[in-house]
Amino acid sequence: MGGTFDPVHHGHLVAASEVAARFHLDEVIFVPTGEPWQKGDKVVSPREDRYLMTVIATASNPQFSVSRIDIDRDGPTYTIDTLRELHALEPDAELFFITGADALSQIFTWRGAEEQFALAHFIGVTRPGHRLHDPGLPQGRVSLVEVPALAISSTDCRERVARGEPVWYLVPDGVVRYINKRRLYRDGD
Ligand SMILES: Nc1ncnc2c1ncn2[C@@H]1O[C@H](COP(=O)(O)OP(=O)(O)OP(=O)(O)O)[C@@H](O)[C@H]1O
Ligand SMILES: O=C(O)c1ccc[n+]([C@@H]2O[C@H](COP(=O)([O-])O)[C@@H](O)[C@H]2O)c1
Repeated sequence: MGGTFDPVHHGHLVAASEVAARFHLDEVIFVPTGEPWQKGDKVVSPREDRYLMTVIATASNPQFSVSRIDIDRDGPTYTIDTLRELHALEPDAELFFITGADALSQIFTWRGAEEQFALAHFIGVTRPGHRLHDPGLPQGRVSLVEVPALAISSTDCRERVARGEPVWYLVPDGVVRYINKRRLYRDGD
């Protein structure tokens, strides 16, 4: 599951857990982006902070792990590179890429869109406020899955912290403590 994870929240975690159970996945690898080029001019927190928050959030689940492959690659983050690297690391593994409904609907704007469908099966999950649909992936390369609806976004979490409002229970406790310790999001976006 790729994401900017700025910060990682319970919407991400519930979606990953639900997909893992439904598809009998051996492992869910969270892959924080290095340079999320489609976030445009938005200021994104340092990659090490996003990586560490993702580690904290997933540490208690033996099925979850976090990969540095995207944060350790220079330049804009393209999923085609992520999938190529994961495939090279585990050539026999069957790869699935989990995305929310919003991300899936944009997939044809990603670099090398067609080629990535050969490397992974895409799983689109429901997300409140977004319509989940197959934007036209090749036959058999996408599944649409309903997951418990959590109307949480990283943008909202950042804005709440900037306004001095709580993010307890929107993100894991350890992530709240990390945000406070590092004073992330205090100046807004
Ligand atoms: N509440 C949610 N329910 C289901 N999927 C989600 C949810 N939030 C994010 N996702 C999906 O998780 C992936 C990573 O999302 P990302 O890290 O960009 O979080 P975000 O909340 O969308 O962030 P931002 O508000 O900064 O755009 C994307 O595929 C996104 O669609
Ligand atoms: O490959 C691309 O061009 C591309 C463009 C936009 C997003 N993605 C990936 O989609 C995932 C979710 O992205 P985001 O921006 O919603 O956090 C993350 O793994 C990104 O690297 C990938």
